[in-house]
Amino acid sequence: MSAIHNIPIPAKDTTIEAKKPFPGGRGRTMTNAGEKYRPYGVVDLPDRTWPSKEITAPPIWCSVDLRDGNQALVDPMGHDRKARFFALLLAMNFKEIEIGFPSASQTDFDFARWCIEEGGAPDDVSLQVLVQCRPELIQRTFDSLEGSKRPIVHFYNSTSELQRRVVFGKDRAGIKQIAVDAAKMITDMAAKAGGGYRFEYSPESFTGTELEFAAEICNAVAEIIQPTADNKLIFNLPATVEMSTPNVHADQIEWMCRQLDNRENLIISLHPHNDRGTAIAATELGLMAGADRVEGTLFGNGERTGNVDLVTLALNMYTQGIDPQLDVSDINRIRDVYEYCNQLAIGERHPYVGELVYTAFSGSHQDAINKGMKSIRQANAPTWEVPYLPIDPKDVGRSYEAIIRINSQSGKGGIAYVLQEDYGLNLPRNLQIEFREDIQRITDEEGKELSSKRIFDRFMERYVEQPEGRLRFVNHVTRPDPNIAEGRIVEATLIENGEEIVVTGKGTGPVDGFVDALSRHIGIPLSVHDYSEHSLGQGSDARAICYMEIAHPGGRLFGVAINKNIVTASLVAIASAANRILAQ
Ligand SMILES: CC(=O)SCCNC(=O)CCNC(=O)[C@H](O)C(C)(C)COP(=O)(O)OP(=O)(O)OC[C@H]1O[C@@H](n2cnc3c(N)ncnc32)[C@H](O)[C@@H]1OP(=O)(O)O
Ligand SMILES: CC(C)C(=O)C(=O)O
Ligand SMILES: [Mg+2]
Repeated sequence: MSAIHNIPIPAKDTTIEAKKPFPGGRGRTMTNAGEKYRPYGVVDLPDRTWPSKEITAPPIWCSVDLRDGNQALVDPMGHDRKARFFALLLAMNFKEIEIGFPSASQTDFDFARWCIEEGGAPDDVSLQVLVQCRPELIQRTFDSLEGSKRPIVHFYNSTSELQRRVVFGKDRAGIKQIAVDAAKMITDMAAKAGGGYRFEYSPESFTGTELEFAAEICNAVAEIIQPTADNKLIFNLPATVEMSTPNVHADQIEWMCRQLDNRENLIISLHPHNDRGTAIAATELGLMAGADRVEGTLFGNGERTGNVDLVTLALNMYTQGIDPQLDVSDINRIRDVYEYCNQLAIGERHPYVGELVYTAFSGSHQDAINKGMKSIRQANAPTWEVPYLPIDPKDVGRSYEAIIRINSQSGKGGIAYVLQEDYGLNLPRNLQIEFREDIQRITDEEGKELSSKRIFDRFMERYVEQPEGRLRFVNHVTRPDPNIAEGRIVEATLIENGEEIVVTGKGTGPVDGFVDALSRHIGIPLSVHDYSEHSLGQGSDARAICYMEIAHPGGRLFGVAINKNIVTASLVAIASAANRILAQ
């Protein structure tokens, strides 16, 4: 472990306690790790096949938000919140939904009844309920399911070495007996109720269970239930606590898939928790290793660090070209329902949904995104390829508005993007470089993000409106120069220090002649280095914006003007540049 010491606390934390450095001196390490914790170990599976497999189709999805998610909330959902969440899950196209633990509370029992009687689930949706392997709880669970179409009765008991020893005080045979007895009771009750039930068994705490014992207990349960190809038994192999690296999880799943009897009559389900922060990886590798089904929650709510996040999994598949068969196209609405029902907030960096995940602040990212967006518009091809954006924000109902936000880490490309996207300004490259310095000075001074409105206002003030500018262009006339063939004489009316003046110059046209007139008037030789313009808006309201790069003895700088008339826009832009030169 590396040393953690004297790390300053962020400025926003103002409490005296928080300002103190962390205890411990330089070089302090967590030396007791080897005594206190044991390595998880590996699975002996040298002929593992999953590393060279790919995910090519979505799994069967089962949402456990209303059970596993709900049981982890500070304030569990009441009926209204549960009903709203249920409606969302149906709208997202979940076909299997664990709606609760009906024997645990009257709220859960009543909610199961409501789902069956009024919930509006289509016939192809299986409602799933969880129950411990305890007779009185199983009885109540069946009571709650009366009238349900093809419900899944999910029963579980912990099989881990630790829980056998510490929680149940039973040996392997005793723990196996709990599962077998429950399997018998459940199949009997289902038969008495006229059939039509599906079954799921979880050797809970699978990740703390010896693999051969997990296989033994599952095979014993299957022996009782006698699954068929038409009525498969779901074996859910939960990472109740995530304890190993994802490759070990994948080995465990591949090993189980090989060892379970009559694999063709089984659905192997994953139920990863996220204690090590690798639930997504563990699930993806578990699918490569042969699993058919995934239980998880939206955005990963659940016990401790949560269950695996089904939205992220689905979008990971989508961005690999696989239709996940879950509708996550309005991610903000899904987030809103999630936040309302769970009374939890989603972090700004959460994959696909966080407030900031489609936003770049840093210059080189902004530059690449800006170029990528232009290139994809020009190519007009269906394939998405924009640097730093693994998914098109529009696919999940997000907009391009906040892709680029400006602070002191930003560069010219980002500023240009904001002005282009929000205000339709297409700044030439040299102007981007020049204006970036100005914005950089402001963001450095203020240490904060600048909104696109402030950037635009600053641009207008500096280049277009120039409230402090010495010269203001009013109008101009031109006439032929009697002394030069094709030459023109330009007379321009300006306001200077509140007074109207007329300046005169010669050239081949109005721009040339006006530059000559201004050079004479201010006593500084000016010339046009570069010029570009484009229209702003459309139809009769369309105006031209002109960017004029003017060279002078001290260098080059820009003036900008917006006018309905292109020639006038050019002349005003020259006056704008002259004002900036005079102010230097
Ligand atoms: C990993 C998971 O998420 S598992 C799901 C966990 N979810 C929940 O527990 C939420 C809902 N649960 C509840 O509301 C309650 O626990 C109830 C109503 C189900 C049961 O309540 P109670 O019996 O009062 O309490 P409790 O859960 O503490 O019971 C523990 C007893 O059940 C036993 N037990 C626990 N799990 C199981 C199981 N799956 N199968 C059989 N027995 C079990 C324990 O060994 C313990 O036995 P003991 O009383 O002989 O020591
Ligand atoms: C009930 C079981 C499947 C569970 O939630 C877990 O093991 O995490
Ligand atoms: Mg769980």
